[in-house]
Amino acid sequence: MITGLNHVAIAVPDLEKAAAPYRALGAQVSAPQDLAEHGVTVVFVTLPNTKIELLAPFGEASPIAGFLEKNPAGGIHHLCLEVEDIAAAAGTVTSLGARLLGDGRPKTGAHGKPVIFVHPKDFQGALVEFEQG
Ligand SMILES: CC[C@H](C(=O)O)C(=O)SCCNC(=O)CCNC(=O)[C@H](O)C(C)(C)COP(=O)(O)OP(=O)(O)OC[C@H]1O[C@@H](n2cnc3c(N)ncnc32)[C@H](O)[C@@H]1OP(=O)(O)O
Ligand SMILES: [Co+2]
Repeated sequence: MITGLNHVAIAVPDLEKAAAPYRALGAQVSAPQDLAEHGVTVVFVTLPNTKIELLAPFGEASPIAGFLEKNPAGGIHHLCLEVEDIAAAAGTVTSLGARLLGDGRPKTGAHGKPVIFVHPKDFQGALVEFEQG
């Protein structure tokens, strides 16, 4: 059901500053992408076997604002697991007692694919995102 690690996300106060070392190390760094529906601006650092998603708040009600208040210099925010079937994966974790975030239905993520988040308290303190591969 899990087909891979799509990305590790880092919430940052300054996207350009955050992207600079990855660019200096020769990684491919995307242009910033405003995701109004998700309340973030994202930059993807493409690596040979996964990606790093750099996240900054976008708009007033960003879901990462609280995280950055607690971690003003930034910090690792979530893991994104690629799954074959997002409904099946969501059903599996909810059957284990985990809570889905938002309205519990997949939304379209940064890659134009369905994504959903599981409450970090139900994944040993890690915020986990599923993206349908
Ligand atoms: C989908 C587009 C893009 C993509 O990849 O395609 C993205 O990834 S967008 C990423 C931004 N969107 C989201 O993160 C959506 C899901 N997240 C949320 O709904 C919130 O961030 C939430 C509910 C996880 C936390 O919100 P908030 O911090 O405002 O709430 P609390 O302060 O009440 O936190 C509750 C509890 O959880 C702990 N927490 C918060 N964030 C994290 C985290 N990233 N990792 C681990 N734990 C986290 C927080 O410390 C609280 O714990 P407590 O012990 O009660 O203090
Ligand atoms: Co993500």
